[in-house]
Amino acid sequence: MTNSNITITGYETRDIRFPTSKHLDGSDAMNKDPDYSAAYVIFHTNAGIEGHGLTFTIGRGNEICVAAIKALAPKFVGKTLAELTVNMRDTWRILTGDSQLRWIGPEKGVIHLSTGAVINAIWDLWAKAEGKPLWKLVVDMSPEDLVNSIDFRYISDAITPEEALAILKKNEPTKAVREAEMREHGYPAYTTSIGWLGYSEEKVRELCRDAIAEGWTHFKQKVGGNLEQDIQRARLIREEIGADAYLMMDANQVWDVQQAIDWMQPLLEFKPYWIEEPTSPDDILGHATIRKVLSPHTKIATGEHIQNRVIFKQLFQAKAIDFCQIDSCRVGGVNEVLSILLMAKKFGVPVCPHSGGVGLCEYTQHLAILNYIVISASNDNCVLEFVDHLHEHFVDPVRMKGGRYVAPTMPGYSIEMKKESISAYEFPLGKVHK
Ligand SMILES: C[C@H](O)[C@@H](O)[C@@H](O)[C@H](O)C(=O)O
Ligand SMILES: [Mg+2]
Repeated sequence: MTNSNITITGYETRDIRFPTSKHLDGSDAMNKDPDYSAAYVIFHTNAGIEGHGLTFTIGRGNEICVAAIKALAPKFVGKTLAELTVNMRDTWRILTGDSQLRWIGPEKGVIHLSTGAVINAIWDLWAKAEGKPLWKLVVDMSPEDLVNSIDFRYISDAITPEEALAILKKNEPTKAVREAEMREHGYPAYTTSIGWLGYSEEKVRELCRDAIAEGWTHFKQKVGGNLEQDIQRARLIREEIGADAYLMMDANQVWDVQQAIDWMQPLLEFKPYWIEEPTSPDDILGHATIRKVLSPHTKIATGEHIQNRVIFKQLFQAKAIDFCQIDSCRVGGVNEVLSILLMAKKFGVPVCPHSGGVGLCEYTQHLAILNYIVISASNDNCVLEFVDHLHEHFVDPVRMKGGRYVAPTMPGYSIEMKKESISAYEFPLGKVHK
């Protein structure tokens, strides 16, 4: 069947919640009891294939994202896949350009998280129809088509379509080498699973030992709850992982600007590779100040709560961050991610996507791999986050080998959940919630 014969006949949404707060999995100084959740959408077609997408939340409020998906998804019903993919920027704008819905953003918050779910479901459908994993679909796009999937409004002062095209064209001749490398060796990763704030010291120690045995070399610790505890944890983790392994720290936005600078002083002894989300994600100049003071002792990373390409643009322009942590759902899906990857390339900022949650690893493995093959063309200092939760609920879960992601091969965006998992964890009536 050709894409012009594949028509979207309808959609359904699901509110899926996992009770991860029970064991404080995913806990940090700001988010003390997350229940990893997915506002989920499925597009049905006349061709038997489905497009799946989700946006990640941490529990309460997931129903608000589902409501926003219901406001957006009907816009694609009745359209053919060919119509939707001939120009992905126009398709993206069908969602972000609805003037009434735009008012409750624009391009931020719930409506934008939900835009991510809906547009990602179309990318999933497209990749399935082409019989390719999403990363390969993008890798095989012509530079022109890739640029045509991006909305340059608000960022053309930082990168023009012509500059984006030049980046892609320059990388074209060497693409195949990097693709072969990804297929053979996979993408390097770091683990956050050892360091959730709510875990006991014994548990952290045990998890570090397991991770070392599995071949991990990069570890992330949560900080920002209690300074004494942070110091003790850092000492413990360093004892286990040694002086040469990488240790990242993540404060999840709990500090004011000066407080971030002060709090980090005694932690610098433990050689944190980066401090993540030291303050409000909206505070571009605050990040720049923190970076100025803490450099070169540690680096600044942020992105999981950066709401769109405009804020990323300003973080780059203000030299406020050393690592760009794009999130696959927070910004408006693959299209907007591509624009941020291109800006990061232009500004020379390495991209280490935010991952974990539920489904984020499944999504971001594609983004990290395609970034390396077609955009960054360099893996200097880039590691993709890994969190070892909930992968068993996916039809095509991530596969890890020696601290690296194995490149996915199944067609689609790897985000389709098993039907049994959807019904068991659906809120509030799934059997897990009874
Ligand atoms: C509530 C979540 O688990 C966060 O702690 C998580 O996204 C974290 O910031 C991360 O970097 O993985
Ligand atoms: Mg984080």
